[in-house]
Amino acid sequence: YVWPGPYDLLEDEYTVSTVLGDFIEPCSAPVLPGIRLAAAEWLRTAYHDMATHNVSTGLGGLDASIGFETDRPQNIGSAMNDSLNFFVSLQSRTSSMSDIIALAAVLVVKSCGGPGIPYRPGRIDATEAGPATVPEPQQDLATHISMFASQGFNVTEMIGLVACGHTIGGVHQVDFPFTIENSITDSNPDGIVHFDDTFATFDNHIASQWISGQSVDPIAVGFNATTNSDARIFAADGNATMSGFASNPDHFQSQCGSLFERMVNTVPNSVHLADVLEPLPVKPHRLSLAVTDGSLVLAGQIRIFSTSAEAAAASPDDMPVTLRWTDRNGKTNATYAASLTADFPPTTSLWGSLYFFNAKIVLDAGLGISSFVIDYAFDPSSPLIHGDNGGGGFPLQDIAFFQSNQFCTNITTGDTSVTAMIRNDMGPIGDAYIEYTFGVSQPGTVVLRQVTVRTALTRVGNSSLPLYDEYTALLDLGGFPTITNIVTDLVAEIGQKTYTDVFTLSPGFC
Ligand code: HEM
Repeated sequence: YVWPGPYDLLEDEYTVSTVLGDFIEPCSAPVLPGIRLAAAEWLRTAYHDMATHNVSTGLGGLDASIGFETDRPQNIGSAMNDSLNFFVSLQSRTSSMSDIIALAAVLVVKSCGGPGIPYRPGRIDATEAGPATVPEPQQDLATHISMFASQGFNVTEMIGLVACGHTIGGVHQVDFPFTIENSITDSNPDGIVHFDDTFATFDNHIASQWISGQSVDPIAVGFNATTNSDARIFAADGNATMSGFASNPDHFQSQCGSLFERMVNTVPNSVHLADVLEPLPVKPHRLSLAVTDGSLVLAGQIRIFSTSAEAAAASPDDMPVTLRWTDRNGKTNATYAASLTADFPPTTSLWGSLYFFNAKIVLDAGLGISSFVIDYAFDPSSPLIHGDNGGGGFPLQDIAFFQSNQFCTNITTGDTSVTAMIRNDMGPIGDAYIEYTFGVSQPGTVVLRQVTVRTALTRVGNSSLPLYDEYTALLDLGGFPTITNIVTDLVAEIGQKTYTDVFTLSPGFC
């Protein structure tokens, strides 16, 4: 896709993982010191959410209904709400909780050393609980076979899903006292017993230890035979699937990749997922126009991503990166260019090499800007790569735009306001308003519900730049703290034309 796109926020989190990355990179990162692996909790949450799917009715699936189901014994423990509470800050009009649950699973598997799973956004959050169809360890094999069949997985696939899921994390005594005993200590307050000897690595040890008779999986070889569901499941086809996994690590990885891809894409039939999201090679990052001290300024960052060996070896300080813009009349000029400087420290991506470059360009307000391209190379002696956003350049519109550094909550009054700049020489201004979407809490789940409100923009007066007038609007967030992303559309009708600008941001303080 090209920028801007409806899934920009998810693409950012997929590529840069600013919010989720810290908790799952490395895979062994605990939620709290000594307690629970975030990676394992998030992967388990994805399966439990998906497990409400029914292939006959087409209802349920990965739809964040799990938020309404956390009081059920089958979802025992804090993992589900712990996970959702992490994910809430990423929710927005364009990033549903269910898309975030799926994204988290994809990032976890990759971060733990597993396969790259193609990620498709577009999930829609449920408004109520689904059926109680998550398997529990004390149930018998016939029950599990029929539960997985309802979810769309045959016996071989059931064995695969369980083995692939149980290659990280383990079972906690605090939640499963009938399965685990004598494991709670000062350094292990939840009494976790791991599924295999590499509990924070996505590898085939869950299978090789099982086949070689050295399994430590507490729901395969635990003292309570009733809750040894992994043993019943692993042996359900005479150990054929587990033997295949044990003898061939690559086969394990590829099977887990395709099974988990199906797992995260198991959604209600009414939901149609978008195309696979992949990191954009060049993307603006919090780049926006502003009227600052009497000038029109383009400021923010440009992100450059690549999977090439040359990119991996690059030193960002030596990379030539030039932003070339086109003015409002569609004209280019050799002087419409600025070199960008590398941002420090470098950022990482699970998928390849990633570098950020800072832009702060004072534009001629009379000539303005309508788009730009980025010419760059990973090595100063290599030919330049032309980053033109699929051919058309990166579009910008300088007639009516948000002043993003003035989107903030007043510390004293608690009021959140937005400031916009609108050209005053383009004809009479008709309607000028913002439409903003934000999350509000709802009963029965920690998942937020998105609400959209429209508010007129009010002219404050002339800005520090005579060509632009300053407008403002007060947001009504219903007293909700501004922890979440707010997607705001600005619409201004000027001289028979409609100009729009959109940004997604959680407001700062002012
Ligand atoms: C018959 C099916 C299944 C049963 C009975 C089952 C049972 C369990 C149990 C009892 C735990 C311990 C939870 C805790 O103490 O916090 C657990 C953990 C886990 N399960 Fe499953 N599970 C099943 C299938 C799956 C599948 C298909 C996945 C795939 C993603 C999965 C992923 C996980 C993960 C990652 C953990 C570790 C959680 C942690 O360490 O916090 N499980 N499972």
